[in-house]
Amino acid sequence: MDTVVLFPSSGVGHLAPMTEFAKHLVSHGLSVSIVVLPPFSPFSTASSVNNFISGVTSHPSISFHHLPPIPVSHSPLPSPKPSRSPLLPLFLFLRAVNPYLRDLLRSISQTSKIRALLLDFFCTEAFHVAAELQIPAYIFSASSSFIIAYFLYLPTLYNEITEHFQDLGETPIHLPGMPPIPASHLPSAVQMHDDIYRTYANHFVRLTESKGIIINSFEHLEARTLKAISQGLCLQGRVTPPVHCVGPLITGRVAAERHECLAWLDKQPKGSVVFLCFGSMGRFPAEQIKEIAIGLERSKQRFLWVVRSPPDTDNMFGSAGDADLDCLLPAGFGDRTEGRGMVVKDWAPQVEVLNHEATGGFVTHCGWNSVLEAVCAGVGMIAWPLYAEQKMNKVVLVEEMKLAVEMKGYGKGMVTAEEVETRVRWFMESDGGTELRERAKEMKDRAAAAVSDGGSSHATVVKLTGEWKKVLADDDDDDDIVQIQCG
Ligand SMILES: O=c1ccn([C@@H]2O[C@H](COP(=O)(O)OP(=O)(O)O[C@H]3O[C@H](CO)[C@@H](O)[C@H](O)[C@H]3O)[C@@H](O)[C@H]2O)c(=O)[nH]1
Repeated sequence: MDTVVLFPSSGVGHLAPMTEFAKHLVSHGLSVSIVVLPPFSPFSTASSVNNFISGVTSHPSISFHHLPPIPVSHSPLPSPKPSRSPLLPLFLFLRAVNPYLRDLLRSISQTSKIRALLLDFFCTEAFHVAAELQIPAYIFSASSSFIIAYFLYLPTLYNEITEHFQDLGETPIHLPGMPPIPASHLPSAVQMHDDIYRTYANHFVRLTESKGIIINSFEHLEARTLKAISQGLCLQGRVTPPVHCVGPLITGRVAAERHECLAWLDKQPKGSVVFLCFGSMGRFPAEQIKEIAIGLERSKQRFLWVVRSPPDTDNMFGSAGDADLDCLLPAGFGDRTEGRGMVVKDWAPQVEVLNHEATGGFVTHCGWNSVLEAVCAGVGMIAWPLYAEQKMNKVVLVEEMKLAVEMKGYGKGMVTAEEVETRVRWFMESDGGTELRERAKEMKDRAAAAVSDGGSSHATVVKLTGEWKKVLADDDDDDDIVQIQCG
């Protein structure tokens, strides 16, 4: 048996596209082992991961391998004080996981040959393990090409800009192959020109240690950025690994029962409903939930809105508070919007909703999976980024791809009801909104072409899997090329 091992980092947003890629590898004759991080990893809950895995249709050639819980004595978590950077605890956690990953890879190698190890871009600590066991290691980006360009450019940026980023406000930062990004829109992790920044730059420059960077995107969507990466404009003095776009990888989940919101959508006119959903972790404070409700009500548009309880602390990654959602919405909101709006608590089947013909627009936090799902469904977006790289995603969506309009005010702490009303109306009623929705439909066709036979992403998957299977064929001559050295 021969296998490719996939190592996603925390959260369903990273696990889902890798799992989808696994299905492609299997359809090209490879088997796949997917590593699942131990419970209590940062940015993730065991229940959301387990729910996701239980919803994946079982396949004899795809297996999930759960790493054991890290003993408290070895665990870098929980941190006694909040970190200035949310990613540092994740990096420490992933380093602590290395011995268990090594054991797992050795165990898999007892029965299979490991042809390649695909590491999420947060998992660069695992390069040590791959080198030790002589397994070819690749990077897999669950996000865009431009985040890869940005990661590769971080050391240059560090030398070019000596001010603290947080003092630069809206100053445009020029990154290769991208529209100018306001300094305030760079991920919060690099808002300080200090040791944390250096840690990040050192982490991401290790992407160059990979044999290739596999990206959940497609060439037409990010042509300019991909060209900049492959021309070596992001790296100074280092060779850029080959970049392979294999997307869009969209996870179709089959629910046991059809969600009630789909039955509600069945009753709405074609293209009439604005869908609001903020990823697997997005939560708003109570006041913001009220503003959204008032804005939606005043917009007079149809809506389907996924709402979560506000976090129990100031930290939006905190666990859910126990507030009753009905108490958070304005009095009488349900009655006044009955028939025209639906509020869903916690989770809706987003892919099915976006592909429902009643859905006409999508208010999104700009997580990359959500972006690709909207692109594949041909649905235009209203961009309301929250955290991570989402503000950068917003800039590219609005300025470069022109598939979204910006919801204003999120940077100032609150999006007002007036802004929600104005933006939703503009999107659904104005000529500009109609043009945006038409562009989204055109991009849907481009996305479908990329993954169909002969399309750019399809050809890339054929080439990659061919290379991995070529190793197989060569092994007939030299049986130990990438066999793990145990002990
Ligand atoms: O009610 C919901 C909410 C979410 N989803 C699904 O959950 C996934 C969410 O993924 P994504 O849109 O990428 O958001 P996050 O979960 O926030 O993803 C993390 O990972 C992404 C990929 O690296 C980054 O782009 C984001 O910034 C980061 O927050 C998507 O497949 C959605 O369809 C649902 O099906 N229903």
